[in-house]
Amino acid sequence: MADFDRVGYEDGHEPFTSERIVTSTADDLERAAEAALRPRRLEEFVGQLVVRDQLSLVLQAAVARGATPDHVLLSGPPGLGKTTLAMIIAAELGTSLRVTSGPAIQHAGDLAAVLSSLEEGEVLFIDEIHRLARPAEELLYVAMEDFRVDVVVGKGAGASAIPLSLPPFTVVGATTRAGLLPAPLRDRFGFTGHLDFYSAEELERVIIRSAGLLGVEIKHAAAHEISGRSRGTPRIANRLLRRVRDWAQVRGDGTMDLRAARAALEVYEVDELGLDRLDRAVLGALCTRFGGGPVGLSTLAVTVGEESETVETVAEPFLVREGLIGRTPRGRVATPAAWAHLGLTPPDPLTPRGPGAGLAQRTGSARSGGTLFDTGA
Ligand SMILES: Nc1ncnc2c1ncn2[C@@H]1O[C@H](COP(=O)(O)OP(=O)(O)OP(=O)(O)O)[C@@H](O)[C@H]1O
Repeated sequence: MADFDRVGYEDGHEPFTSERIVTSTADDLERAAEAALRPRRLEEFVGQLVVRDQLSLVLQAAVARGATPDHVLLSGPPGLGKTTLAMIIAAELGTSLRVTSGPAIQHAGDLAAVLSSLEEGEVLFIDEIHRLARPAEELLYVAMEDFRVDVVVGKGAGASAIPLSLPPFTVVGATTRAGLLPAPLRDRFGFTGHLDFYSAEELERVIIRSAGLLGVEIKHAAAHEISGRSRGTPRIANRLLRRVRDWAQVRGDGTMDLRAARAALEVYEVDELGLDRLDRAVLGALCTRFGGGPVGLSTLAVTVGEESETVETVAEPFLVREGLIGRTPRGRVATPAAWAHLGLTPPDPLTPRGPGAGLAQRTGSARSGGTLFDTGA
């Protein structure tokens, strides 16, 4: 199920918002659908070979010693498998997993309650650990290091802290923003694994595995096609797979072949690079309205009828990662790859530039699906 990023729009134009089928975050409904596709053991977990190998050593050694392993910090963008790995860690240790998240813990007392209910050897998964409130963070340092929480009894001057010892347990923290973690908290993790985007070949394996779990057959060419448009992210790969399955069932003959994959992704306006309508609008505006830039973020956002924040957080990171746009002190610029992707020729550098100056020649578009520049502005 895709997210809807409903954002404002102006001048009565069609809202741009559309469904962001290529978003790397998931809502609760999608998380439920994902549950069936999660690898359960380390050997089923595709890719991330370095982290997998290191983690396997940490876990095997702990099991052999009959001790709890070091606390584990997993960092990386959404949808790459942090939650999945936390579940796998508990499974490999033969123990149960308790799940909470930074935003869910408002007060240190909330965390103290969770910690004091842990049983020996359990794994406590704290998602978005960088969003823990400071008092909770401080309580966590002590708990991770000394397996102790200080329960505060009473209020004001008469308050006193009663130390409560905890059975050994393992914290698995997940963060998309490792840089935001204060050093004392980071230092409490004996093992840190950084998850990177997946290669198309790895995503192909994820897709073939997921299709098997969904009980549908997929042709190799279709898996290949979907993997190339999945932005290096298993969550997106699984989501696109489900949409292709829908298309094959409703408009095709049930076979997930290349034709079904291409047709379904055309319907959802996901092009060969995995760009959707918003991404292409941003690129299109940058090239056709502003001659490739530099242009300020807010101007760019107004041109495509979106909030600056949406453009900056939703579209831009992937466009930058793909080398399609650059951020400069003077604003955003289109790279040669952006012009090529839109099938446009960059303007002659000697021609004066300004809004509308990049009315470049179309050279035969490389994209598929959706409109090139659809603001109606
Ligand atoms: N290495 C992998 N092999 C197979 N499937 C994977 C892998 N990594 C992730 N997935 C699938 O991708 C989906 C998203 O993974 P997961 O929820 O673990 O990501 P996450 O990094 O925790 O994301 P978030 O930060 O948004 O919670 C799951 O359905 C999972 O099955």
